[in-house]
Amino acid sequence: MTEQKEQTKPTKPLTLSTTTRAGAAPAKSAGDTQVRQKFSHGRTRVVAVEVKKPVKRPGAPNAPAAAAPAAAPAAAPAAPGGGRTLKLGGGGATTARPMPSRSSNDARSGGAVLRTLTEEEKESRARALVDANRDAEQARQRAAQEAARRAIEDEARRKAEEEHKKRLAAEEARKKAEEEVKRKADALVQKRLDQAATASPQAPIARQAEEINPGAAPQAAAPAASAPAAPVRRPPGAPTGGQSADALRRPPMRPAIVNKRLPQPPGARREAPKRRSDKVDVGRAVEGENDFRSRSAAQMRRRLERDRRREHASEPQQKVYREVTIPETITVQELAQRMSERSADVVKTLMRMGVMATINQAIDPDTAELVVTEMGHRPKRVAEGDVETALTESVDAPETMLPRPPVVTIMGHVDHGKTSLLDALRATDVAAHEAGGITQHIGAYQVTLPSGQKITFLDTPGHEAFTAMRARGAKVTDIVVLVVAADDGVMPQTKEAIAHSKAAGVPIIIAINKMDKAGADPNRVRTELLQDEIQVEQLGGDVQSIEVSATKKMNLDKLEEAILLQSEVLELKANPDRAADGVVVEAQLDPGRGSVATVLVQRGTLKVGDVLVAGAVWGRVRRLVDDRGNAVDSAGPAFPVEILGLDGTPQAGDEFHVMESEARAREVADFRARRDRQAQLARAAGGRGTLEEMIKGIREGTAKELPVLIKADVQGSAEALAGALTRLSTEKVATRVIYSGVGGISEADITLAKASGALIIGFNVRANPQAREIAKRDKIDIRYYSIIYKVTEDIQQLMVGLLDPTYKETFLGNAQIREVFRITKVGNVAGCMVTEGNVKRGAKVRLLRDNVVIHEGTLKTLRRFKEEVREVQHGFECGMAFENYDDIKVGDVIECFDVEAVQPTL
Ligand SMILES: Nc1nc2c(ncn2[C@@H]2O[C@H](COP(=O)(O)OP(=O)(O)OP(=O)(O)O)[C@@H](O)[C@H]2O)c(=O)[nH]1
Repeated sequence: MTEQKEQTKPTKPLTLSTTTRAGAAPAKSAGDTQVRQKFSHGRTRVVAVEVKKPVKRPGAPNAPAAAAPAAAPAAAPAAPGGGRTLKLGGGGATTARPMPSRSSNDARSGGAVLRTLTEEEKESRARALVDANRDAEQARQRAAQEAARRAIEDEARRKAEEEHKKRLAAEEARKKAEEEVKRKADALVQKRLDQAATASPQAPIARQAEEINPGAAPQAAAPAASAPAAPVRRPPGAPTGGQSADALRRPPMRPAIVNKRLPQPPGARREAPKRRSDKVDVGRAVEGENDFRSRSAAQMRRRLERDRRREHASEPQQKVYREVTIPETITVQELAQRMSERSADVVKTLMRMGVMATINQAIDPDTAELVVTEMGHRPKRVAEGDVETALTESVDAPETMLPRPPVVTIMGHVDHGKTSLLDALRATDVAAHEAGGITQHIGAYQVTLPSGQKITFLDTPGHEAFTAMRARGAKVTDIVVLVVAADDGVMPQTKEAIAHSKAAGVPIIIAINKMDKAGADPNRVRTELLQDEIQVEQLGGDVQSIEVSATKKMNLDKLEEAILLQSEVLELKANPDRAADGVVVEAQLDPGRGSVATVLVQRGTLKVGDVLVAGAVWGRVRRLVDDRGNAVDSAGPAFPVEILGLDGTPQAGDEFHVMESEARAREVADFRARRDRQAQLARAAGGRGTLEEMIKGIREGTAKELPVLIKADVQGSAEALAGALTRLSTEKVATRVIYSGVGGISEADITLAKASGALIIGFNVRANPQAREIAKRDKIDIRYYSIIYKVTEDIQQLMVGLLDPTYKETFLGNAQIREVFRITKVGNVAGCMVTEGNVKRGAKVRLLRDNVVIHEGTLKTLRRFKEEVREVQHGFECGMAFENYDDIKVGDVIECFDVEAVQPTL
């Protein structure tokens, strides 16, 4: 445009030709020149101008433009594109423009004259100029458009990048927020599940809901504040103002849940209340949905159980290997339960091991151990006796111990006045009712002294047969009062009582009785006691001795004082405030009252209603009766009482324990019953004495046994009989008591006697009709007695009858073999010379070779000169042959002897 203006200036005729082509290089040819082109805004450009020769037109051969190219001072710039060169006239076709000064000068100096352009040329040049201008303008516009387009694109790209960065940041923030919420929600859910698992069914659900919800609302607000780009769950139809394009593009994560706390837009469609889901999820925790208050505990439990089952169902079953306790006997079913295996699998395992057993069948512990190992578990063998362990382990604290009465046992030789003394002490005459004049029942009594102090007495009889019971009595006894008759002195059973007392570590008080008698000599008694290392106070020792008379009730108070003094030294104490335990002193089957046990409480207090186990029986205490026959509610330490309510008759000497439950008592009683039964079976199978004794008896073939089964009216009698019969045993023949018990003779007793080949002794009891019938059928001998020494007499005779007659050997003579004859159908016959005594036909013979017995038998034949003879005397020859024996040699000696039977003695 500027150029157009310049061109139109009348004072400045155009002499240059221009080109709009950018990048045109200046011409280097000799004829080229450079001109500066001016543009708007002061921009300039240097262009090269090439001078061309004038164009010759047809019909104008002398055209000056073509004839004087060098004279033309102005040259049009080279046109790289078209290469067209223009020469412009000063005034165009209509206006005669003066030539530029330089051109004028050149023209003047050179003499070249520019010719005037023709109209055609002018027109052509003008057209070319217009074209050039138009092209330049178009190029410039295109460049401007291109630049604008690029700028727009750059701007768009920059904006896109910014948006992308923003989106990434927003996404990151949203993720962080969600993770945080999820973590908190999971923690809360876990906490709630744990509480639900441990809480009682009545656990307040509202509390559980509180634990879930308070954290949920702030958690929901936090991501919204920190991450604006995070998707906000809104109800359908709610305004979405503020939602970014990213948020819109993002796929929905989960169905939106209506938040009751969020403001509902007017007209927003309320969703129909959904069926309440009990699933605790992150969404609910985030949204703070609080519907736990209405959820029941049962529902929670069901859900937990369901989840647990699902877990277990999805997981592969992991086998749990257990430590399996194996008692001495166990049924297949019980073993399966302890291993948590199916009973059928255990039976199969047993079958593979070659053991055929049903699930109710008991198997021995070795087999059970193999099964347990086979099934991959760890066996643990325990003795059944472990069930008893806890019974004896408890120890009372010292502060709980209170003083208790002493327990005194009266011991002494038979008829030295034990019962009379006790009678005198408690003013009760028991001796008059005793069968056979012998005390056969162990009684326990408590005496209250005028001072209020109490002494408990155990009355043990003095007969030798009762030694075993007396020994047991010493175990529960604090003090032994040894009764020695002043007129009789120390006797064998006195010595035995001393030995038992010492063995039990029980202090002794000597009661020198029958001081009223004429021949009473207490000093002799004291002196005799020294032989048994009993040194009384009068002789400088520490054993108290009191001179008393039971019948005259003399010095009984002194005896009681001595007992109390001794008990003070012993500091006898027990804890009365605990479950009772103690010892059964006596037990019997009372026809009217059932099993009655006299017990001595040692610790604690026994009460009516207590469950106790005594030996192999158990029961609930129905009634307690004291020694005077009065019913009492409880019995403290050292108090003897009769117990009613046991399911059987325990053994005298059994310990009793009050148990926490019937089940526990039954368990212990069952174990003991099994143990006793096994022990009895073992005894019935021949277990008696030491192993050495048994082997010796078998080897010698001399041991004889008389199996006996004893049934008595009371335990004391049964024990006494068993002891008495056992004492009858000698080296030659022994009595073996396979069972001793209380009660009538039953079918079970007959069965046991038959299995053992035993004799049944009924002491003050009879067999029931059925038992009598079976005994008759099976030829079992039942003998009834009411006096112990009658039993011992009879048994002694039976034992003698059992003995084989002994045989006495008598030497007859020797014969030496001089020759051996081989006789067909007879065998070897020895030609002998009787060298000593004589030989008899039918006598026993031994064959001695080098003084060694190589055969013992009988003679088959005894001949002299082919004649059978009865006897051959010393110095004569004879022929002898052995029964079933031929190995005889010359030089052997035949010893001949007689054997005679001898009447046996015990
Ligand atoms: N003179 C006299 N006789 C007595 C005295 N004490 C006991 N007797 C008599 O001695 C005899 C035996 O008395 P028991 O009390 O039965 O003697 P025990 O030691 O209990 O006898 P067993 O029960 O058989 O062991 C009876 O006849 C009593 O009368 C006493 O102090 N003086």
